[in-house]
Amino acid sequence: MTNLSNQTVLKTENLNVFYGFNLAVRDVTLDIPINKVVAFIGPSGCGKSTVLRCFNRMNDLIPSARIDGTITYHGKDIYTKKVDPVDLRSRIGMVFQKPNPFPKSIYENIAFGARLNGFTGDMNELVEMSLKKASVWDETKDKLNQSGLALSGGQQQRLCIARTIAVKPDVILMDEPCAALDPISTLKIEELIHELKKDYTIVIVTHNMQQASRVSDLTAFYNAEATEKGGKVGYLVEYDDTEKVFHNPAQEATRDYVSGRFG
Ligand SMILES: Nc1ncnc2c1ncn2[C@@H]1O[C@H](COP(=O)(O)OP(=O)(O)OP(=O)(O)O)[C@@H](O)[C@H]1O
Repeated sequence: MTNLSNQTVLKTENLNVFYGFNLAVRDVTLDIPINKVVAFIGPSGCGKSTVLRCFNRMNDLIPSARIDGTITYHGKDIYTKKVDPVDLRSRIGMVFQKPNPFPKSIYENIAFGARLNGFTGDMNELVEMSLKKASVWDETKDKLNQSGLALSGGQQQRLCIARTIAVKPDVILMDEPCAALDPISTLKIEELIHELKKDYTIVIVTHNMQQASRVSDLTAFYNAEATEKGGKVGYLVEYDDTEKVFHNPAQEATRDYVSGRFG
């Protein structure tokens, strides 16, 4: 895999994630290289979101969730006691399926988190820069005092991306960011992802195969298999350059999935 010679931002080694006594996803080992877009694809329930949420310890908010194995961020273990998850989440931001702006003005959607993070610079400048980087400045610059909730779904999602950018992360995790959007808004987010990878490393979970092939440099295909207890456990089948995963995959299961034969 050519890209993996680049600097690694996030790395999982033998990652297992449990919810209570159930192993949800097993033995995931992968590297996320800097300034690349990595897509997680696979059928429902194979653990894509679960692995994604481990990268910024969002799973800590689920009381039954537990991991073993290791995850490092720039070479440092993120699951030690020394790491403050709130601080980690400002470095590794997250955008969710459903746009979730704060019920505040567009301006405050950006300023609020920045202030909480101790930002003391020029707030107007930060708001403008963040909205510009998220390609939503032109649509919002004349109504910064209006509610973020009054924007369209696609604009709200770009506002959420702006809010994430404002606290200066270097990784953006996206969990099906276009699932609730129409095709035109989806395209805008995809164009934005292309822009953003100049400055950020992006990991995106998507059910949309075309989207994965359009936006990502690398693709990780996960699948799930039945356990003896009657449950399901997810695992990583194949991780490689997107071009290879879609056109010349190493595994039969990957070929079947990307060609739409199952899932
Ligand atoms: N909060 C939770 N509590 C208990 N089990 C959970 C929780 N979240 C996910 N799981 C289980 O973990 C497994 C993986 O789920 P996850 O949502 O990560 O899969 P996914 O591949 O992202 O699925 P989808 O594509 O449907 O979003 C599933 O069996 C799911 O039921």
